[in-house]
Amino acid sequence: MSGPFPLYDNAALRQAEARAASRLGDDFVLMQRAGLAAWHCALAHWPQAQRIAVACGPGNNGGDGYVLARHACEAGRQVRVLRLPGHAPRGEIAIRAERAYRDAGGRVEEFGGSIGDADLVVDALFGIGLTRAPDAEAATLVAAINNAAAPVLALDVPSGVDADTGNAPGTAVHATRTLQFLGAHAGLATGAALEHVGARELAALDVGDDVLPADAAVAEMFDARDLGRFLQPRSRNSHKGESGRVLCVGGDHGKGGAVLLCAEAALRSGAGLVDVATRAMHVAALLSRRPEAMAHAIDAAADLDKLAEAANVIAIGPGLGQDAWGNELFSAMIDSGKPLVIDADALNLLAANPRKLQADTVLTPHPGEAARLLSIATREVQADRRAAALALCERFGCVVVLKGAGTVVTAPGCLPGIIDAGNPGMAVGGMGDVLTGIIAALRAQGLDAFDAARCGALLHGAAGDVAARAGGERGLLPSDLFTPLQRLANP
Ligand SMILES: NC(=O)C1=CN([C@@H]2O[C@H](COP(=O)(O)OP(=O)(O)OC[C@H]3O[C@@H](n4cnc5c(N)ncnc54)[C@H](O)[C@@H]3O)[C@@H](O)[C@H]2O)[C@H](O)CC1
Ligand SMILES: [K+]
Repeated sequence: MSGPFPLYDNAALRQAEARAASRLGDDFVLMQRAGLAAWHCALAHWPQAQRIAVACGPGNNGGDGYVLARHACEAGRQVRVLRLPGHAPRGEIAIRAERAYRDAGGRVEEFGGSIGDADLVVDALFGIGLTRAPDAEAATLVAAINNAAAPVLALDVPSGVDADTGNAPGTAVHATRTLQFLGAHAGLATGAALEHVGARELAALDVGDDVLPADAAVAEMFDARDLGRFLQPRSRNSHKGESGRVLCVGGDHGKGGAVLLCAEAALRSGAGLVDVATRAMHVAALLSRRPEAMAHAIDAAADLDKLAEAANVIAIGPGLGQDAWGNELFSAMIDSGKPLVIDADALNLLAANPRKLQADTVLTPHPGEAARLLSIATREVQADRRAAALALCERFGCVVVLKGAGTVVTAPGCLPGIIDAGNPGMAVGGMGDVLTGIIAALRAQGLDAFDAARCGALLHGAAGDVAARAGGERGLLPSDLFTPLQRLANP
């Protein structure tokens, strides 16, 4: 998939399905195309699979499964369709699909507790019709699919995952690969779904681009190949004044590491000059030998005035703490009129005194900070990350980067961006400080707040992926991102 890739919700896909079916004159044709595309996908990735088990649900997702099973039968594979009692096809076209499978000599077995021997398992239990956590019986079939020794091809959605939100309210299939139909699901790009979806693929079903218009998208997904959309090569006669000046405010006593990471990341992302306002004294010693970055001992907000005036962008929060010192600096900076990137402790201070912010402010909460900013539980944020990011954008009137698996970036009146980069190795302290520095540096170089946030999150995730490929996810350190970051920031 080359991005930015449009992502859709169930409502848009249902409408597209109806348009396609009326254009084709028969909605069975659409199911046949889906099932055939699924069979071609199985052949492409598992050509040697002889024993194929297809778990079929009662709806049209199951119908897709019967179509695949028929093609597999006709291709001479040993096919078994497994289904739960009471899960005989309910809709007219799924019934036709089952009949065609049986007419081709296919067998349907009632699920007896295990998948049995299979070289490939096809998950055709639930698609976008899932309305709740799979009930007890369905959960046993999902568990059996997950315990099977064979790879799993999920049709449209890994069963048990909500395709709109990415939430897995109960047990859900862990797919090796998921073949989506018509349009890519917004819910499969973020949150818990990333544990279940495996490799994502899309079968467009040849119904014409107008069936699913771009403006029906609810989000768009970016990956590392999209960096060039945001980053232009540096002009030959540029000088440090044009590369922007970033002020990093943070580093209370003993918390200098966070603001140092933020400053280094800003430099590696192209900022021309970085000032660090801190009272962690070792920071001054560390920066004293670097003309491109200067440390300033700050006791009170008044000490910041000149630095804030000289800065193009202010990043505030890394190691700031929530004591009187941090509070005083935060209150001063939030009314500075300068473009702000607000992270970490500064987000917690904001949560204590919520207010609308300048539209070009960028907030960079992780799910826990987002929960505090919305006064909800973290699990509610994670249950629908796109909705949470939109709610934060609405509440604070500015750009929001909701970090986590499948970072979501929202801006007032804009289509949310979802970042297809990053890895679990980045869930360590300090990674957020690096992201803050990257976004601040991109703002300082002239990107607008939304572009700086999307490009910054993309650079951050992509640098983390390069570092993880080199040294592994476990043990990944924020400083490991700096070299790949510099390379990726120069497309
Ligand atoms: N989008 C397209 O172009 C195409 C979509 N197709 C496939 O159709 C499914 C959606 O089918 P639908 O019949 O609406 O629902 P499902 O098959 O996903 O769900 C089946 C059925 O299951 C029941 N159910 C829901 N939740 C639960 C639960 N937790 N436990 C038990 N039972 C549950 C409910 O009655 C549902 O109706 C889409 O994903 C595609 O795979 C077309 O076939 C091809 C083109
Ligand atoms: K499925």
